[in-house]
Amino acid sequence: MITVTGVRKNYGDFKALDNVTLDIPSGSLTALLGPSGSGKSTLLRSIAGLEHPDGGAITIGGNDVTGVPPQKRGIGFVFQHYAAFKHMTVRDNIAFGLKIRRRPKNEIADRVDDLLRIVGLDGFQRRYPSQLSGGQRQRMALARALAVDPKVLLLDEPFGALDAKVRADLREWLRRLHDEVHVTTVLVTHDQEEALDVADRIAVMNKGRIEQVGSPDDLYERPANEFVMSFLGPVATINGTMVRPHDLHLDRLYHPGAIEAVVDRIVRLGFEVRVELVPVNGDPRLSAQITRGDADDLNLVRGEGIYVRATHVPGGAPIPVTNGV
Ligand SMILES: Nc1ncnc2c1ncn2[C@@H]1O[C@H](COP(=O)(O)OP(=O)(O)OP(=O)(O)O)[C@@H](O)[C@H]1O
Repeated sequence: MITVTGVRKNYGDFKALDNVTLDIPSGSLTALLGPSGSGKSTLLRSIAGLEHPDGGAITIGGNDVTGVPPQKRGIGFVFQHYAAFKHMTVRDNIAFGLKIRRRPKNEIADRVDDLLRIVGLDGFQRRYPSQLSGGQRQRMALARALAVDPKVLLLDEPFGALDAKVRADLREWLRRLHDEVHVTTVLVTHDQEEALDVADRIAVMNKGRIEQVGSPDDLYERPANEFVMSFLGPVATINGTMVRPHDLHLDRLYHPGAIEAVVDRIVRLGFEVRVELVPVNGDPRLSAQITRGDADDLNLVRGEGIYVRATHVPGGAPIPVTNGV
């Protein structure tokens, strides 16, 4: 368990961390999610001991580490741009931390073999970092961080520099890796999809503060405020209430709670269809996300009027669909 209690960090007048309190359960994969500049990296670096908070306390596994240097905190750290030793093979890069700890040779060999398998780099051990893809290099970085059996793994946008497809593959891989090694992991990301996909707990940060902590479902379904609601996914506002675009229902018949809107645009995105609507009462335009089947049944035509209502309001009572598609 990591506890962060009342941690503050100022840069001049600027509050990078404004009285942050957060518990990170043992064995969890917790994401620190927030926009650029919200303080995620500062918090992660404070846990690592690379940053010195102006106030507050941090414990790791029950020990107060506030004054403890990074190398004595039992952490592994992986950055977005990982600095591998270029002149060393993959094997030697992974073995590095064990060698400087003077572990016996056979123990190092066994551990490195194990890690090569865990991170899926079997067969790459004699390559040099320059002969790896970006994704393979980050997996090597993770293996190196894991080699010394850290109590905590801290990842600062580890897949940030990679393209979308590789990122998605590595997220899935990280999830499986975590299921196998169970090391308490804290992942910094500004990508809500990444956080929802990979983490079992998410702390949403904004302006140096924690807005909400919870499971992906908690945050998505029961956001504590507008910031969390809009940061976690697309939002449409209907009758003054924020809802998810897939919770909007289109109907040719009026039902209580519905508003009338004009179909302005129909965008087919594979299985989904996005319908952009202009409410006739002058409310801001909104986007509904419906299935292709529903769109076909409705036979929507641009410029026609349709009724829109929310079937589910986050944190509130769902409005049942009783009729129509
Ligand atoms: N050494 C520093 N000196 C001055 N200001 C800093 C320093 N380090 C960070 N900051 C400021 O503190 C704020 C928080 O930075 P931090 O890197 O923690 O944000 P972040 O949420 O990780 O953002 P990003 O996703 O862009 O990395 C930013 O506004 C940043 O400019």
